[in-house]
Amino acid sequence: MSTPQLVVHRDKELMAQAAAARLITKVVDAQTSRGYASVVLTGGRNGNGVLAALAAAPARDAIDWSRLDLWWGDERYLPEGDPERNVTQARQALLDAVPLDPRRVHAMPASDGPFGTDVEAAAEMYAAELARAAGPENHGSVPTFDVLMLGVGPDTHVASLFPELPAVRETERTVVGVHGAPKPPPTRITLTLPAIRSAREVWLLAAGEDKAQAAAIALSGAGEVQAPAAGAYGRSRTLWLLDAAAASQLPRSLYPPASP
Ligand SMILES: O=C(O)[C@H](O)[C@@H](O)[C@H](O)[C@H](O)COP(=O)(O)O
Repeated sequence: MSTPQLVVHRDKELMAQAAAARLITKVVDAQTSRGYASVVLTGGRNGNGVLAALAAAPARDAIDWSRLDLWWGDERYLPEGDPERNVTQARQALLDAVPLDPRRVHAMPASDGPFGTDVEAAAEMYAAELARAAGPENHGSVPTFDVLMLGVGPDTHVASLFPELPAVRETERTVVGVHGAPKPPPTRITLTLPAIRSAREVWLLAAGEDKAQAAAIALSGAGEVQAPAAGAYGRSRTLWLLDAAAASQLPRSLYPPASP
């Protein structure tokens, strides 16, 4: 378990730009040392803000897009192409603008696909896809993601792991279906905490006043069932990327501001 590191930027725009720059460097380093990189995307405004900043970044194409594996931390269980799907929003923000290898873009199943309303079967398919991509070092469950990004909800949820719901309590499976999510739509697919924790680095994105209480709760030693963001950590690094508004309820001793 890696102790959370915090970086606080002046505002959400700068946080997104700085996170995008950080992601470029991380991906280029992984591709240089291992030949490819593996990144897990998140939905939400902060997550899509990072993707949009990456699309606009001058150094964007230092990344070899053909050797980048993209996965999702969660997905809203809606029909293919629905504007509310995380993959739809990621395509609009970045993916349609860069030459990815479509075989390496691993979107989660849609509700009008082969599984229909059986979101558990859809989740099992994604778990099997992850297992096929896993290396021996992962005990055959999920690949070693270089970076797994997570937006943080005002209730401290990450991915579609909501406080007190069954999915956050899952300790064996890597992907599960979610019913009755408090953030619409109610039916979702999500990685579980064991899957999230297999990542080398977990980056939690929290910008905006509405995230200040969630950041303070998650970073104050709260339990992962009550505050799922508190259970999201990487094997070698856990990084909270905040703006000043989201950090406003944190003790200043927790972080030196990165941006004046
Ligand atoms: O499917 C989703 O909605 C996201 O994966 C979710 O986990 C999101 O990241 C948080 O709710 C934060 O969303 P905002 O950045 O929009 O506040």
